[in-house]
Amino acid sequence: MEALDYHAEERRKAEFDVEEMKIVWAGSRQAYEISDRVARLVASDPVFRKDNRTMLSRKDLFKDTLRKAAHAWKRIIELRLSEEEASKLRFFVDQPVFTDLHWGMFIPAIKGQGNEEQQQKWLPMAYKMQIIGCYAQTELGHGSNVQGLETTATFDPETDEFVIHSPTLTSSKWWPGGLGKVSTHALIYARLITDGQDHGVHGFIVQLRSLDDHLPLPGITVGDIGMKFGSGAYNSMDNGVLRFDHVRILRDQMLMGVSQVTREGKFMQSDVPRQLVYGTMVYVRQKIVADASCALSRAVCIATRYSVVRRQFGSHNGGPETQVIDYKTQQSRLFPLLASAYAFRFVGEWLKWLYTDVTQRLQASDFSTLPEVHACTAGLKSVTTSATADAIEECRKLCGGHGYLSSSGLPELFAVYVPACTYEGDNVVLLLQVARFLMKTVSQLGSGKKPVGTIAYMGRSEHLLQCRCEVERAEDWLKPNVILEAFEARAARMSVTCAKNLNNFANQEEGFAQLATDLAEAAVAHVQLIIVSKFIEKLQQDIPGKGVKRQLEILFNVYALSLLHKHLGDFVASGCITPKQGALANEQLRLLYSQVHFDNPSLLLYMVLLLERLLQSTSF
Ligand SMILES: CCCCCCCCCCCCCCC/C=C/C(=O)SCCNC(=O)CCNC(=O)[C@H](O)C(C)(C)COP(=O)(O)OP(=O)(O)OC[C@H]1O[C@@H](n2cnc3c(N)ncnc32)[C@H](O)[C@@H]1OP(=O)(O)O
Ligand SMILES: Cc1cc2nc3c(=O)[nH]c(=O)nc-3n(C[C@H](O)[C@H](O)[C@H](O)COP(=O)(O)OP(=O)(O)OC[C@H]3O[C@@H](n4cnc5c(N)ncnc54)[C@H](O)[C@@H]3O)c2cc1C
Repeated sequence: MEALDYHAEERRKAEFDVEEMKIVWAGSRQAYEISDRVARLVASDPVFRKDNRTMLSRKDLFKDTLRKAAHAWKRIIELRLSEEEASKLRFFVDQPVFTDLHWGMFIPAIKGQGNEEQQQKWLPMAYKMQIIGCYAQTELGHGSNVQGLETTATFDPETDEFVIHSPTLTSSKWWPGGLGKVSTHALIYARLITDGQDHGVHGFIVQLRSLDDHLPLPGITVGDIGMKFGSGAYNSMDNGVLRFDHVRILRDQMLMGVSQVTREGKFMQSDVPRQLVYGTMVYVRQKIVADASCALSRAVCIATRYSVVRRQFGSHNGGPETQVIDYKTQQSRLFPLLASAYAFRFVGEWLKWLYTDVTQRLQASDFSTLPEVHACTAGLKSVTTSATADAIEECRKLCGGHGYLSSSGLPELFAVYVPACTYEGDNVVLLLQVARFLMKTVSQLGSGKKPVGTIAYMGRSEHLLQCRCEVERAEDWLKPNVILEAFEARAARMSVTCAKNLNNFANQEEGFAQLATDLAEAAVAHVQLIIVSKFIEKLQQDIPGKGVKRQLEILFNVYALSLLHKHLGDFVASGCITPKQGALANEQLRLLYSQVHFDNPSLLLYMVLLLERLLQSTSF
């Protein structure tokens, strides 16, 4: 049976309301309708075709990208698309391009770190794309260590200007997307120096190129850093290099929302945490989590289609060979990835709420949730992007030789996606930030300060450090509260063990350095608990549609139990569960795989049908 007939057949047999499931995936009926409408728009427009992308030279690819970006902008204007629809259109065009950074970092940084006057001055030009900006923070010598950046911004009280300078080779700005060819302006992160005093890293808007002839302005050396991983992939983006030779800018081009420099050259640190200078990174990290579910679902869609259609071995009396989806190994590799796509979708929805909440609190000078938001965005960005990058490669392997063909879509998807493990914060560095937050929380237990939010379970650590999972039969692992307690106990015990071991060192810094690997693993346990708990919270909501909630419950159990199986060592070593209980979890997982495949083949194929729209628009 051909794939499409099979799909049609499965749709007819669907155990659940496919239309309602589409809305669950999209987040709301409105979001689904926008997504579907814009996907059709992109898929039907020949200018947005992508099937030739891997065969183009870097120069032709870049020209193709600029053409698409200009056409997208034209369509946004013509169709009067809303900001959400425009963002969706850029997403479906799905080609790394300078507008990602203009809209995704340059504008948010001005909104988040500029004062009212600066927003009024710069945003109208940016919204109309009269100026095109990039986010120039990383340097040749420093990326993770922001406080190590070397570019200087020295205040000159004689002229009421900052002098922007690259004092060393390693201070060259290196990597910013959109910098190499397109951007007219950059948001530069540099060391603020007034009257000989270094006040750390702050943001400055600097014009790089003339608005008349697009040539670099005096004192500016700028260019592209060359080919990157893969052929097409990220080579559609002009990541660049930038050096300053004593470039002068007006004082009001320092973003003054977080701190200020007066006309007299006095540095004023307003009463907001200096880390708000990092706010744009936090914003993008939360967007990247939602983006992980999209990239992962595309890969799963391709691998599922292949697994359903491909047959190999098992023919009896000349009959058809076995569909590879029937192999238990194929199921145990593919189904947890399908479940992860939904898990990342739901935690991404929650993270968007958390970020919106902190943004509103900041406007009321309430900084109380900032540490948790940093830990959640850093941790979830790290865990979801690492898992997604690995999953795309796994999907390639699930498709045999065909997975290695460009026309499968997987190599390009992998090459475009994997830098997500590095940009917006190296994933290990971000896990260590989470670990710092966990150790601080553990150190405050008993101080009377009650842990809240995603770390509230630490307040029950006395119980969690000695509880035993109530699992005697495989089906006991189908109870959300049993799974939740196992994940809470694992996370609490790993953090508390790290905190105790830190005390064996002369100081916290030495301990942190020696125990960094354990601390990173404790951070992963904490973040995976957040993902599991948000999936449970999603299932506690009112989910309309025949059978939809039931399917999601199956996917939740597949996600949680496959994680437990993968990290069984943590759970057993920390005493949360016994080896026997671990074996029962694995037994339950096998039963669940059969359910996903045989009892609910439509769930599997539903993902294919739902995401086919995506595939069509990306037309690999
Ligand atoms: C862009 C598209 C948008 C649209 C999205 C669409 C989907 C996504 C598509 C993807 C497209 C993306 C294109 C790629 C663009 C890439 C851009 C970049 O890569 S920009 C550069 C990114 N660089 C980084 O992320 C650097 C990482 N390093 C850091 O963040 C910091 O150096 C550090 C946090 C690691 C350390 O900072 P430091 O100042 O040294 O702080 P300490 O570690 O000493 O901690 C002190 C204290 O501060 C707290 N803290 C740290 N950071 C934050 C924060 N961000 N918010 C709040 N609080 C923070 C920390 O917890 C400590 O608190 P304490 O109580 O003292 O423990
Ligand atoms: C495709 C792409 C697009 C990008 N776009 C932009 C952009 O638009 N604007 C911008 O400013 N930047 C951008 N970047 C740069 C990106 O933010 C940096 O590459 C990233 O922050 C990592 O910094 P680094 O490359 O200097 O590596 P380093 O910070 O030098 O780290 C190198 C490695 O050392 C290890 N390491 C470092 N510190 C620690 C530690 N404390 N503990 C343990 N291990 C550690 C990690 O394994 C890390 O991967 C982009 C990067 C890529 C790949």
